[in-house]
Amino acid sequence: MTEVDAIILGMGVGGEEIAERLADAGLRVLGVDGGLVGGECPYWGCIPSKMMIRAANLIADARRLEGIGGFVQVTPDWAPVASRIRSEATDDWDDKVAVERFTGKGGTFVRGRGKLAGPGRVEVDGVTYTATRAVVVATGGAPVIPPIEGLAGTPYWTNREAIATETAPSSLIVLGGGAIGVELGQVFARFGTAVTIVEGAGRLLPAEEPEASEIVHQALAEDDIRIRVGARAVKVAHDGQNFTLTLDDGTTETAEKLLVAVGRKAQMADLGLETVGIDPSGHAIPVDGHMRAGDKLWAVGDVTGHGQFTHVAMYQAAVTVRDILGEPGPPTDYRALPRVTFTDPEVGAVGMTEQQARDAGLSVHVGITQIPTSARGWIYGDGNEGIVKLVIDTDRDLLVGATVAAPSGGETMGALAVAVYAEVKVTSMRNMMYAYPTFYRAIEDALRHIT
Ligand SMILES: Cc1cc2nc3c(=O)[nH]c(=O)nc-3n(C[C@H](O)[C@H](O)[C@H](O)COP(=O)(O)OP(=O)(O)OC[C@H]3O[C@@H](n4cnc5c(N)ncnc54)[C@H](O)[C@@H]3O)c2cc1C
Ligand SMILES: NC(=O)c1ccc[n+]([C@@H]2O[C@H](COP(=O)([O-])OP(=O)(O)OC[C@H]3O[C@@H](n4cnc5c(N)ncnc54)[C@H](O)[C@@H]3O)[C@@H](O)[C@H]2O)c1
Repeated sequence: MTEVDAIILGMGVGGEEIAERLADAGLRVLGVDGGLVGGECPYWGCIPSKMMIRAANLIADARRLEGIGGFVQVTPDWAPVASRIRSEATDDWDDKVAVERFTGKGGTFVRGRGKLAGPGRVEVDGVTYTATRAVVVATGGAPVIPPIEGLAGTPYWTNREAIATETAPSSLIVLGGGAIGVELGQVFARFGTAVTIVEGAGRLLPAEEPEASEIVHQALAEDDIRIRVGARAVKVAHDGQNFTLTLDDGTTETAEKLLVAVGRKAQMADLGLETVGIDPSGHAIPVDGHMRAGDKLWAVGDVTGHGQFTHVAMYQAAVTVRDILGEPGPPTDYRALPRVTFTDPEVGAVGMTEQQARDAGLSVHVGITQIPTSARGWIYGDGNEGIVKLVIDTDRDLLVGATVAAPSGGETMGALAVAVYAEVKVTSMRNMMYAYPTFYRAIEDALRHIT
């Protein structure tokens, strides 16, 4: 069948959701993927990395027992982590279940790399498929590999090799102190790997609040991670056993493995975008509030440049499905975009940072409280480092952003995401009750410290 109602190019997080929901609605749907149905998140991203983090955090918690409730001798072992990633998370990188779920709904699946071939048309391996109603581009992104002298051709890791490794290396340099760098750096350190993180910006997690960066920096240093911020690699060498990175100050770092984690970007050049009037030299596919990218054309997920997160792709998928089916619904709204970096402590954030709010010309006031001074933080003991930071637009009496760096910080942030999204007045937040002694009760204290 080369004519269908809808073609979904890229069956990752966003594409798979759209394909299944349109098939459920009775449309003839063709799904195309050159890799695994499900995409980066279940096979090399969110899910396996969070399994690694769960294991690493249990090791850290076991060590925290001393002085609180006993003593545990911990022997980290990577084998069960690697085994769980194979058996539970990825089915040994086999997408049979996902493909069958889609075809079981009546969808048609073609494995291959596709590209647009004009409005309503997608070409895969020389065959052109036509969609009468919709083409959706959901092709995600790929790791950025910086043009550092000597790097190309060395056996460096991206997230894929780091997730698939069957052993924790003896030593690891992580290039990039963003989400992947700090999460996986902490994991491997807790399994005994000597980790060095090299971050080009002046602090780890440079997109988040500086207070959060400092807490994560401190926590990683306590895990014995060497942290080089404001440092750029100018040369990479591999001697068959070890990598040596030369930094711009002339110093060197050496390790068995090198993980490149300096960001991901859409592969715009490979998608045939010029055939539908979209500039392939851009960073992302421009979309409107209903995810439309052109005539009968939609785009979702990482390829749209609205935040590289699974929940963004899923949210956009819901908007797209509604629009294709002609159902009413609000356009996309990114005011309350949440993100969580799953270090220990976690960094949960929503909406604007203080700097973003100031740059937007808002009348900004900020409230900060320290988690260790809260009742729950004090009870928690070792590992309780953290803050709640609130960014208020005083003209409107509204919370426009918040960060919770704390144990389970992502969960506590959830309450603040509701406040940002629903525009709960700060005065109302001050007057409500906060259960004692919870982590989220620290929000009340942060509200008291708004200056
Ligand atoms: C290590 C890591 C950890 C992460 N952790 C989290 C997390 O905890 N929380 C979170 O929210 N996000 C996390 N992310 C980000 C998340 O994985 C992505 O935002 C999400 O997968 C994006 O979904 P997508 O549908 O846009 O693209 P993808 O999931 O990347 O899927 C794109 C699909 O398109 C296919 N494709 C690409 N080009 C073509 C083509 N030309 N033809 C056919 N098929 C094609 C690919 O094979 C792939 O299956 C993490 C990412 C990484 C790398
Ligand atoms: N918990 C989560 O939600 C989660 C976890 C992992 C990844 N992700 C997603 O995956 C995407 C990719 O993750 P990532 O960590 O690769 O990207 P990132 O954008 O989060 O971080 C990249 C870091 O590398 C630094 N950098 C850039 N070029 C450099 C260079 N040449 N030398 C040294 N440092 C350099 C940047 O300053 C930045 O801090 C992210 O955008 C994120 O949204 C999300």
